[in-house]
Amino acid sequence: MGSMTLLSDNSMDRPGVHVRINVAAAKDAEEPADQPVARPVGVEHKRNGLKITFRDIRYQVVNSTQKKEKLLLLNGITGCIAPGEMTALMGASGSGKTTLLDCLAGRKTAGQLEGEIMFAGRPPTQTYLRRHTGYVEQFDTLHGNLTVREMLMYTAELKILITQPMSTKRERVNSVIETLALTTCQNTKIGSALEKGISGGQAKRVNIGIALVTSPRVLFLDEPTSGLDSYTSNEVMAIVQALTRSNDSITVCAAIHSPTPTAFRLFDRMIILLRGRMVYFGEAGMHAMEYFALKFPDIKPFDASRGENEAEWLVDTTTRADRQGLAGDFADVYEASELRERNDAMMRGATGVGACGRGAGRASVMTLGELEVKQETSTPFWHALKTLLKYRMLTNFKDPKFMGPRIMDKITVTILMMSLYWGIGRNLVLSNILNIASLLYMWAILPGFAAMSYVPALVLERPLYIRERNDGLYWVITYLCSKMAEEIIIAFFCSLAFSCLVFFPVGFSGQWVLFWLVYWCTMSIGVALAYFVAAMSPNLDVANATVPAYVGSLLFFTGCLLRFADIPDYWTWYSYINFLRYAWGALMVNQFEHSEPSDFLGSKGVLDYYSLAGTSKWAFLGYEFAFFVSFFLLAYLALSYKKHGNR
Ligand SMILES: Nc1ncnc2c1ncn2[C@@H]1O[C@H](COP(=O)(O)OP(=O)(O)OP(=O)(O)O)[C@@H](O)[C@H]1O
Repeated sequence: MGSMTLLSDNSMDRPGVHVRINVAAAKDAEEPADQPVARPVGVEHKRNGLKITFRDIRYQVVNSTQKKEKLLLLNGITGCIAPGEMTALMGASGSGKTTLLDCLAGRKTAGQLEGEIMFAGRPPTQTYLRRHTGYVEQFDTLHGNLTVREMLMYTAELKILITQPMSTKRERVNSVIETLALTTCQNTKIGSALEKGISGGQAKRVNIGIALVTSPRVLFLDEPTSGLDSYTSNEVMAIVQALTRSNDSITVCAAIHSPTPTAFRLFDRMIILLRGRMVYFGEAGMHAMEYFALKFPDIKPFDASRGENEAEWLVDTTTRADRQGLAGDFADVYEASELRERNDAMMRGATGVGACGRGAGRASVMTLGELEVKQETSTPFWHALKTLLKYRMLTNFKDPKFMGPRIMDKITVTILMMSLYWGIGRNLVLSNILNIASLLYMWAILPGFAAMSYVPALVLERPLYIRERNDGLYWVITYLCSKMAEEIIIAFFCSLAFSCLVFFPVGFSGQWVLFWLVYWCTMSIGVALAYFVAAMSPNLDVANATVPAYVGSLLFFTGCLLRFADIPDYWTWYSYINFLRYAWGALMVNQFEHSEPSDFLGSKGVLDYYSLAGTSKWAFLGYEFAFFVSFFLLAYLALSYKKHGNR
């Protein structure tokens, strides 16, 4: 047992790329059988990489442009990925690399997948994949407002078992920061496309760090070097390679389009795809070039003396073959090759922890405890909610760009109402009663209208939400509660302050507490409504158009613009399911129940004129609350079942 520093094999030719890995000997590193091992659930063990074997993978989807047609994106893919090795998925653009990676990682949400995929000889459950593998997406999905350290701690607190003490989580994050050379930027804000934070290379390493925080047995990476300069690409890949070489021997599989020559040499094994079929599976580097030179003598051979780059040569050669319509021939030649026979022989012994790859890694097995875990998240609801609020809500509350838009509109409206309507609440002459009713109408509808401002918060962070759900960080209900809490807490304080600043200066009658609660409740309905629409809508444009269209339609049915008695019979139902009607009705009853003139425009009073006589303001507030609960449930169902970004 101990700790040492490994220097990546290839780091010597690139000054500055030093990869530090903490190596601790694994207790169960070389378990011989592929049978699950009985260990108690919930106890963390030192774990090694798992061997992945896949046989005859076929994956087809409905063609997105021609719905009646099915497309076979992967056909007859057979191979294995060994622990302690880096396996590259290569091939021309559109050849199916990401598709295969997603199939292996259990991240496909659409289409039909056939064939056999085994992790250490056993079919993995979705829950197992969420909890024990890491997936680094091609595009960064990070919280721009958090620092690098906070982002990693946030993930650690959500993914590492709650039974582990905080000190263990901190140590794990420290180790990841050190391993990924993130020490210098650990306290820098991540930033976003519009607000500069850490660099692209650092962001990529943070993404890898997120996957590593829980010591996954398998790490999948989709285009880990895209958008990075060659030095940073090499650095990132050297770090990943060092993870496979450590005693953890994790299994690494990366879809990579055009690696730098240095990054290319870090791979041990390579799968090359063309039009969804395998055209090469074997050792990486010169072995692949030799294979193609032998099988296709007409191809211009690779010539290092001309300064050719191996990765580029392979991609160019296979892409040219694809363009010339030879993809099928390349795949057929591989099918009939002795390389394929050798691979098949290797595969026959590779289902368990037997030979696969060069056998450098120490294969481990799944434990019964790991397989028995049914819960997709590692931490309970209350802990995840607390963590989301601690990292996301508190950071947002300190951000003027988040708080400003949520407060400024209410300050503006409050100033307008105070200055325009000062003292009018006590004057009950006919013309003034109409002014009071209009002011209460505005007080009721404005928070409903403000609902559209909550839409972007959910739609824009959808990729982040999808990634975090795929990583098993929290339940849907946890996410929804944290987002609602964030807005409802702000709404609570805003409504409290602004209702005082309007109610007393204007001189309204009735109970201030109802005046305040109606405002707060309508704001909360607006949040839940916005989240429901945002969760249902395919993009921001649709959501932004839907909310005002819906709320706008409600304005006609509150009973103020058109009296309830004057609404045509065939439309009255819409008035009953209009939360703004109950908001305005409650405010009117509160204002006039004890101080209305006995005669008003030919009716027995103001409330009679507006068909509100005999109604209860508290019952109306209760109906409002029921609308809040309904929209909350609809938002929950939409977030749970409406799938966006099918892959
Ligand atoms: N639903 C679909 N309808 C039509 N074509 C689809 C569908 N889903 C995927 N494809 C196609 O499948 C092919 C494989 O996509 P995939 O993302 O796996 O390719 P890739 O090798 O990773 O490409 P790149 O290197 O450009 O990222 C692409 O040509 C893509 O356009």
